[in-house]
Amino acid sequence: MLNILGIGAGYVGGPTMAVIADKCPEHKVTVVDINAEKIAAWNSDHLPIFEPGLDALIERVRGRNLFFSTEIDEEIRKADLIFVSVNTPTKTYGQGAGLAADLMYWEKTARQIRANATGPKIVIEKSTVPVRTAVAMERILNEKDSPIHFDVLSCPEFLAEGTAIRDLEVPDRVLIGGRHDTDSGREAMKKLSDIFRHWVPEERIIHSNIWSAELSKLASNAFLAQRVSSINAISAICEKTEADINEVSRAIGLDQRIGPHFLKSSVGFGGSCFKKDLLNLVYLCQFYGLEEAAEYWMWVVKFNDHQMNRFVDRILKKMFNTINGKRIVLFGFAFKANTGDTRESPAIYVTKRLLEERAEVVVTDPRALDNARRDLEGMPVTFAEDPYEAVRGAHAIAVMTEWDLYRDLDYQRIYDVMEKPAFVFDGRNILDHKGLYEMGYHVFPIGKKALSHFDR
Ligand SMILES: NC(=O)C1=CN([C@@H]2O[C@H](COP(=O)(O)OP(=O)(O)OC[C@H]3O[C@@H](n4cnc5c(N)ncnc54)[C@H](O)[C@@H]3O)[C@@H](O)[C@H]2O)C=CC1
Ligand SMILES: O=C(O)[C@H]1O[C@H](OP(=O)(O)OP(=O)(O)OC[C@H]2O[C@@H](n3ccc(=O)[nH]c3=O)[C@H](O)[C@@H]2O)[C@H](O)[C@@H](O)[C@@H]1O
Repeated sequence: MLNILGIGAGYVGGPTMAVIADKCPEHKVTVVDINAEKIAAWNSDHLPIFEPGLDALIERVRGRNLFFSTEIDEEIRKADLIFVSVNTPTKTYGQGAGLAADLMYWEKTARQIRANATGPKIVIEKSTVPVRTAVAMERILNEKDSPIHFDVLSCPEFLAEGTAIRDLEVPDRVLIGGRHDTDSGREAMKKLSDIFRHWVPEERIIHSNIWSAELSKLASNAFLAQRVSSINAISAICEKTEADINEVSRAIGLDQRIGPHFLKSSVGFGGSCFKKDLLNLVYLCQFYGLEEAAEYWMWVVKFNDHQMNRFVDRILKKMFNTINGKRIVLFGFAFKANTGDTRESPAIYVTKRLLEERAEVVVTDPRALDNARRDLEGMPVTFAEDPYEAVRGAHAIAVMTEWDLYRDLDYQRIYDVMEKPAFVFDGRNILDHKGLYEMGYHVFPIGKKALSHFDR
């Protein structure tokens, strides 16, 4: 039996360690966090995050071989392997502010591990970190007076929220970066691979040097975000030319070299990581004097900001250049469907801009209202659980999140209680635009021809 410890009980640490516990019943898995409230929630019936399949998984393994605790020092002493999934946000102060990753939590954890360890340990980077962070980890952990040896591995996490459990159970690949040039490095990589071998096919467990593993994670998110910005840049041309973004996505996605995924045009990408990791990559490029590479990746972020702005500009323009006092309902606040997470959600940005124009903003979302209330604290915004309540007297609906729920609403019933002319701005292209138009709505999708009765 191994004692496996997860430090950081967030969106990554919680689900990842739960799946390891589920698949490796002979090992004991403990998850610790400095946030006692979060740990209490993990030990209760109201888990701190929503993720499809997570409740059932926790029910199955909690108390069997998965435990949540705040006893960080004690659990470090007992652990053989330590997965570190603490947050690595964008730095807000000092050198690199607004770009670089803040490794404060990471370093604190490293020092805490060193202070409490009484025997050798394998420390695994799960958090997304700048390439070469492991050097700093190794230096802190193995400083020269320390009699204890630590092996540092990089095992970046590729799960996406909303599909986290499936992504963890059936991963495209598990990437393990380590030191092939030392016996203990090779042994550490084998130990970690043995854990994943419980359920991941051998050919999907791939090995690399530590730096490649660290950089692959940043590169992977940068490529994904770049695809969204690329398709959104094409959506802007579609709106000018009557080309249809869905038809274009389908046509280009059928090319096997391009592939069909991640080609959905939207109001913009959100989530805690894409922007943070892109900015981190930009900072690294600048650090190494690669100005053109830095600029290249910066444009992915800039275009995303532009896409969100384009969305609001269009609302303003189509609603006769004033939305002062007009009731605009946001359908969805989460950064994507099937999660309650609102970090960096385009809805936050859109809300702020609508408020600047003095619109009356109403927010509804099936899972993210608590987070939305926190994000918009102090702002004059109304929150509504029930979308039918939210739309009463509204001038416009703006679809921000692609929840299935919004596809299936009774739009005739909604039309009847809205102010006229009634506008729909579909930031996710999920609604039946033609059907809405026929009911009387003026419909403005992304990257498609507008369906407005004024144009007849
Ligand atoms: N959210 C996601 O979908 C993904 C996130 N990542 C990366 O994983 C890392 C964690 O992300 P999330 O889980 O989303 O963050 P999170 O903010 O949900 O969770 C991080 C947790 O670490 C805890 N923590 C911070 N310092 C600590 C310390 N010294 N000791 C114990 N606990 C400590 C915090 O209290 C928090 O609960 C980040 O580097 C992120 O870039 C990677 C893949 C997916
Ligand atoms: O490092 C991370 O945090 C994770 O970031 C993303 O996962 P996540 O942010 O949870 O969600 P995605 O499905 O990637 O969506 C990100 C954003 O892009 C948007 N998006 C995605 C796909 C698409 O075609 N169009 C589009 O606008 C989504 O709506 C969302 O706002 C990556 O997909 C994960 O592999 C990675 O582990």
